[in-house]
Amino acid sequence: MTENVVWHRHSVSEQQRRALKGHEPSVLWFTGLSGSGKSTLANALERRLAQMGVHTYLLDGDNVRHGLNRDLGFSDTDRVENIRRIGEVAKLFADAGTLVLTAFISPFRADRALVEQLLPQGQFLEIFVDTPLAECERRDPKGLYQKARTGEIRHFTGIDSDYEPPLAPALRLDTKAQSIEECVEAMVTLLKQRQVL
Ligand SMILES: Nc1ncnc2c1ncn2[C@@H]1O[C@H](COP(=O)(O)OS(=O)(=O)O)[C@@H](OP(=O)(O)O)[C@H]1O
Ligand SMILES: Nc1ncnc2c1ncn2[C@@H]1O[C@H](COP(=O)(O)OP(=O)(O)O)[C@@H](O)[C@H]1O
Repeated sequence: MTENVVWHRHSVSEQQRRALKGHEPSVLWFTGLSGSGKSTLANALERRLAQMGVHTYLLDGDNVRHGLNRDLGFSDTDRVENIRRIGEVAKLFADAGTLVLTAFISPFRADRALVEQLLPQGQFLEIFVDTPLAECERRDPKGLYQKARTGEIRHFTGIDSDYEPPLAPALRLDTKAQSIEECVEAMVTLLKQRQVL
């Protein structure tokens, strides 16, 4: 389908955009169960980075599943396509020089690996929000686990749809043991270690 689509050389290079920003582009890929804390932590980190003058953009269900991916549901096939498109969008934002944060369950290892391969080496930082199912269900911030248990929602991650935890994330956060502030500190430290900041 793309054989007659020719790449156009851009007049401003990726390096020039990067220099204007004053920090490295990167994709912080949050993954974890519903209610694990992905949105809370991505938002808290984005607030901190804004104070530091870092150019960020947060991709989450609100701006993606209501827009670009409004045609997709929660079958395995739709989740694969959801993550593929988000990976492509994250790549464009990173190419623009932005530090991208993504907050999606992204339940399948293979899909997360595909996003990593899409990006330049070292730009993909997988953040595993490792909150046990029982704790997510106790929090149940949107009442969805209750609906999943009664069968009102089907194919719910952790109940009747799989979640494959990362094997070697850049960072693992234990939200039962670490406060939101401690998690933010750990992420800022990671970004400094990886020379993103
Ligand atoms: N069946 C089912 N399974 C899981 N989640 C469901 C489902 N139906 C609706 N929701 C709500 O949609 C949010 C998950 O969307 P994602 O795009 O992150 O999912 S995925 O990455 O494609 O698996 C998820 O948001 P978070 O709770 O913020 O994770 C839910 O609020
Ligand atoms: N250390 C923590 N980190 C993140 N969230 C926490 C933490 N402790 C408690 N929570 C609570 O857990 C819930 C996580 O919900 P949310 O961020 O929407 O998760 P997700 O985006 O993964 O579905 C919020 O109500 C948040 O206040």
